[in-house]
Amino acid sequence: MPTVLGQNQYGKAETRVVRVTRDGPVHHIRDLNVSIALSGAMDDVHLSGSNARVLPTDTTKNTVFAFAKEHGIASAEEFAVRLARHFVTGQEAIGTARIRIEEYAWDRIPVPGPGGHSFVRRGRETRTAQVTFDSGGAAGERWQILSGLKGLVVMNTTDSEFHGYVKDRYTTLPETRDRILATEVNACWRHVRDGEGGGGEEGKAGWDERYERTRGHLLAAFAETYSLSLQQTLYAMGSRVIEQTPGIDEIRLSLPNKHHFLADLRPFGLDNDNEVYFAADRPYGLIEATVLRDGATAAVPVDLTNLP
Ligand SMILES: O=c1[nH]c(=O)c2[nH]c(=O)[nH]c2[nH]1
Repeated sequence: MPTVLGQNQYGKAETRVVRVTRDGPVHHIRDLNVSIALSGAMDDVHLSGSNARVLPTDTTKNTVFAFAKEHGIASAEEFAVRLARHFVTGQEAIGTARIRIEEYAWDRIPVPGPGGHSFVRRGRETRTAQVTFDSGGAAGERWQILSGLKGLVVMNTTDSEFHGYVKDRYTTLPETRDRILATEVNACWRHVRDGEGGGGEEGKAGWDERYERTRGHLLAAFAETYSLSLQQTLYAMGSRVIEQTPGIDEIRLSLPNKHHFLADLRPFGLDNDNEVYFAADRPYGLIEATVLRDGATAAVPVDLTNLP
């Protein structure tokens, strides 16, 4: 025989599972990316095509969701140990299981009152700035100062509904009264008065402080808005920045809807009371709009992806 089979392994890579644990109004989340690699007596499937010893990779994915429901996710290590033991002890053909997990860290967004269902992903955002100075000739100098951020990932584990939308013959989306709302905030705001800022305290604040305040308004509005759509949340975020900041006349927001689908655990005899979600990365809804102070003229570019 001219060839022999060398090392081989198989399994489902990058199962994105989000587990929500509800402690009254205070929610806890674990957000994992789980990759499973199984190996053992798998010569037949490679050499003859017999699947008699192959536990489908789809099953390994289902196991991740079912275990998240049944056992919770106390830690990535504990979850991985449980999965590894399950595959190796449960399947005669499997001698080795390698479970790799990436865990994404989330911090709470502080809100007034006892609530606790709003989170921001740690360490992902980038602050941006773009300054344009035009000598203007006879018309005089013109400045445009834009500030912004991209990659600020946020999540509400409740207080989000989506229903009452148009349904045509291709609509299959079920209406929901309680869903996860997650997005990556990409925003660009324009400072008034040649970049000097508005009057009052806001005008005296340095750029760093203004940035922190604006970021804070975006987070607070996301966390505190009971959402009937991401569009409504977007407008609440933009309005809050404009209303709270005399020095900003315009803000554009580009918000990908980071869909979290409830894992269907019914085939395994498990219910899923908004606890276990599949975090899909694409396709995603993309909700974009500019919010302006009444009377202001729009000047922030529509396509934020071309900003720095
Ligand atoms: O907040 C949302 N807005 C939409 O326009 C939309 N469309 C969709 O399928 N899901 C959602 N969610």
